[in-house]
Amino acid sequence: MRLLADDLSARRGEELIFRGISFGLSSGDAMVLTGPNGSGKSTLLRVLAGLLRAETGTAQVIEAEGAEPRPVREASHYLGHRNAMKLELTVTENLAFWRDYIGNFAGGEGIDIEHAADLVGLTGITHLPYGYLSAGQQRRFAMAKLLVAHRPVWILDEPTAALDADADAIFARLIETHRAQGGLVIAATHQPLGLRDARSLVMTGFEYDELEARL
Ligand SMILES: Nc1ncnc2c1ncn2[C@@H]1O[C@H](COP(=O)(O)OP(=O)(O)OP(=O)(O)O)[C@@H](O)[C@H]1O
Repeated sequence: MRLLADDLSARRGEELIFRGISFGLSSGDAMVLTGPNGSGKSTLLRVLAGLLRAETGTAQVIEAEGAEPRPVREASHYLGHRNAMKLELTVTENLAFWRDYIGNFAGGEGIDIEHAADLVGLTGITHLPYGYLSAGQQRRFAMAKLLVAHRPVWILDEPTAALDADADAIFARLIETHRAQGGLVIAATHQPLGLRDARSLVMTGFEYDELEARL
């Protein structure tokens, strides 16, 4: 699989946040977005995931040589700052909702909810309401969402916020397994994620720089 981003720019309100972003990734690749607060990392991830409209440009995946390009959003999981789980539903109910709502992309299947819970180190508590869990446990189950439906592209915004060292290591392992199975990962982070051979995209927040220069 190839992922091609071509000449992306995006606006938030009146402000153009970035422009001219192009890159290509292949199966197994990881790319880490870094840059100061407000430089547009979350905005770019949301554009890739189809949650915000790009001002210009396209972001597409091509499954195999000669295949029709498809929007990245159809092939991706998005894990944002927030966990997007209902506090009053149980863990199982939340994960079942996301599994059914997101669905599998061609070429793979998600794993069983209990198995996903094991892999994030939280066996035996999926019957509890999500709201009963600690912040770290909630984040771990948000990671499990990536496993219950098969999507080859993982788009991750500050994925390890609220995680302890153990969970950091689990998450790094899940990402490496996903890559080894041909998946792609694009992550914004302020902390090292411990990813092997990750590419780097440094967001500069050019509008901000230009404004500063005029002051
Ligand atoms: N909903 C919104 N409406 C208008 N402007 C927004 C909105 N969300 C973000 N912005 C602006 O877009 C710019 C980029 O924000 P973004 O969240 O993409 O940055 P970031 O690099 O992810 O920052 P951080 O490191 O703090 O998470 C900022 O100037 C921010 O004020």
